[in-house]
Amino acid sequence: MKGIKKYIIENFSNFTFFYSILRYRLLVVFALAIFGGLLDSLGLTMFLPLLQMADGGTTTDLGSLSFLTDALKAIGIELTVIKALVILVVVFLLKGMVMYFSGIYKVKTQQLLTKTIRMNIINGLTTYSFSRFVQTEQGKIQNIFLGEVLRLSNTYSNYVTMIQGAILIIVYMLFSFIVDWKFALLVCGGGVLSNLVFLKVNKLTKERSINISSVNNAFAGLLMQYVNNFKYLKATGKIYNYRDKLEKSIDDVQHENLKINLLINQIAAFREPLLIIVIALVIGIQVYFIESKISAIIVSLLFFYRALVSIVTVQSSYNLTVTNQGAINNINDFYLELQKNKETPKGIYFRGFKENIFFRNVSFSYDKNKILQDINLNIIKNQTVALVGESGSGKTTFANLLINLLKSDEGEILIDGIDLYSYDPQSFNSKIGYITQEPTIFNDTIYNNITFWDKKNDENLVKFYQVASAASLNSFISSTKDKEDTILGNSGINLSGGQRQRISIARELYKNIDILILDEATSALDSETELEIKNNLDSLHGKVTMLIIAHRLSTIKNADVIYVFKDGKIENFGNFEELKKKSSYFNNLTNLQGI
Ligand SMILES: Nc1ncnc2c1ncn2[C@@H]1O[C@H](COP(=O)(O)OP(=O)(O)OP(=O)(O)O)[C@@H](O)[C@H]1O
Repeated sequence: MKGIKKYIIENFSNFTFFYSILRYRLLVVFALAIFGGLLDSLGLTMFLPLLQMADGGTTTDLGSLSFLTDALKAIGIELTVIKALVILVVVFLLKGMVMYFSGIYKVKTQQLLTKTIRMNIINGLTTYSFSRFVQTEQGKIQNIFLGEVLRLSNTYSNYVTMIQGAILIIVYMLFSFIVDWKFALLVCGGGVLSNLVFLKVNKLTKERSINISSVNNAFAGLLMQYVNNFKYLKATGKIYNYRDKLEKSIDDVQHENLKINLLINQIAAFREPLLIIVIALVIGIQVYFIESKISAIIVSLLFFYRALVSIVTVQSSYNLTVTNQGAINNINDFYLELQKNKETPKGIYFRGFKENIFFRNVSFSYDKNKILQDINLNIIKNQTVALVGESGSGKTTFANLLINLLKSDEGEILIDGIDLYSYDPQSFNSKIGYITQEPTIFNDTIYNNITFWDKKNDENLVKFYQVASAASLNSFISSTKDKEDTILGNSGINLSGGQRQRISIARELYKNIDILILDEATSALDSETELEIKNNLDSLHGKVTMLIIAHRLSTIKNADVIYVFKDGKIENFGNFEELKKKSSYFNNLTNLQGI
């Protein structure tokens, strides 16, 4: 009983999940199955008078189904062999058409489902809070997009097949009850019994399915890191160790798949013998105990055979649905997580600031760990502000607060006197330029990298060359064969650090930003690149508001204000020369860097 209840709840939850996306379309899929089943049963019923007439009898009595002959008589059709044959053919032709349409409709709904889920996740990720994103397993996102959505699509297909099968069983049962109710009872008994045997195996399959999701997540995560860190792995010879890790992960995936397939095969192997036992019993009982008319037995058997095929279909598609159940859970959980941490567009549309961005007594904690404390910092329009300080002193966290990726716990961030959080986040962020330690380069042309796939027309091309010039990219572009159409190889692997930074600067300038944030590379750069970067920044000085998280002091010599961070607080501030006198930390740093 408990098993049956659970079976119903599970199927109902699948139904609500699919229904939430497909709505009435799901009902159309099932309605088509009912229609197909009715036509099929009607066609099969025509065998009864045919068999009776072929048996030498002239009667066209359909027993309990005589309402059919009555209906035919009412429209002036007296049943004869020929007419019964014609009706048989017409009905099965109609059924064929319904099945054809039903199959196409199913595929269409399947595609709609896949697209909607992918788009829901993409939309969910677009509005997902950054602080939650950094805690999410990256492999999970990848696996959900590629693996789990396909598994879910298969689940839908199997689920529909299962429900269609169940509908057909009901229709066949209904007709067989009308033809011979005792026989119908036997079929019911046989179906229920054989199903009970499979409930236990289905439960095991479902558990395995959840394991498959988690090993797939892990594999996708490892694979992503393998690709992202390819250069490092190759350079350090660690690629072989990593290959072993990948191999182990592949083995885990295969091991789980093998286990689930063993279960599926057990079911496939035992289902038929079990059902044949049921058939043999039913035929025996029909012939020896019930002594039904031979024509009724044959038609009953036809229904029974049909019902049996449907039972097999229901069982196997239920099993396959369960096999991929983990995917629905995985997608559902992730989707709920995205919804729970959604940032909704609200507030004043941000058009840019005129005077300043002011951090007043701002504090921020990760969990209970205070990372920034009582920060007072003013960024004046078109000035360059630099942050320096030891690693872990909170500079990047400060930038993340400014970019609105993290929210402050205390204090205020005022933009021309208005609280940052009263602005619509999307409009605010589209005015931010952000260049990370590893400038983002897409595998595409210089033009697309800078314009972010903006249409290539005269107006945009002029703008492109303007920003390219502002980012000192002109000579680089003209040195290439295809100019702005030059493809920047795999993540810009063939560009120098300075060139990559300039491409990123140009991209940010193209989008008409209000403030440019640069998180400088911490790794040692050669002096030529360092000079290049310094020139890049100096050329923007006074034209763009900049916040530079600096590791190389040479690049911020001209900054208007430099803030020294220490343990999440501002220890000192001033321009370069002032700080050399005021801050021993800063002075030591300049000496260490030979400035
Ligand atoms: N997602 C996070 N969860 C918890 N703690 C974090 C998280 N991100 C950063 N921290 C902690 O916050 C502190 C400040 O980090 P932050 O990256 O802001 O320092 P930083 O000055 O930019 O360092 P660096 O110069 O090395 O980039 C560090 O102690 C770091 O461990």
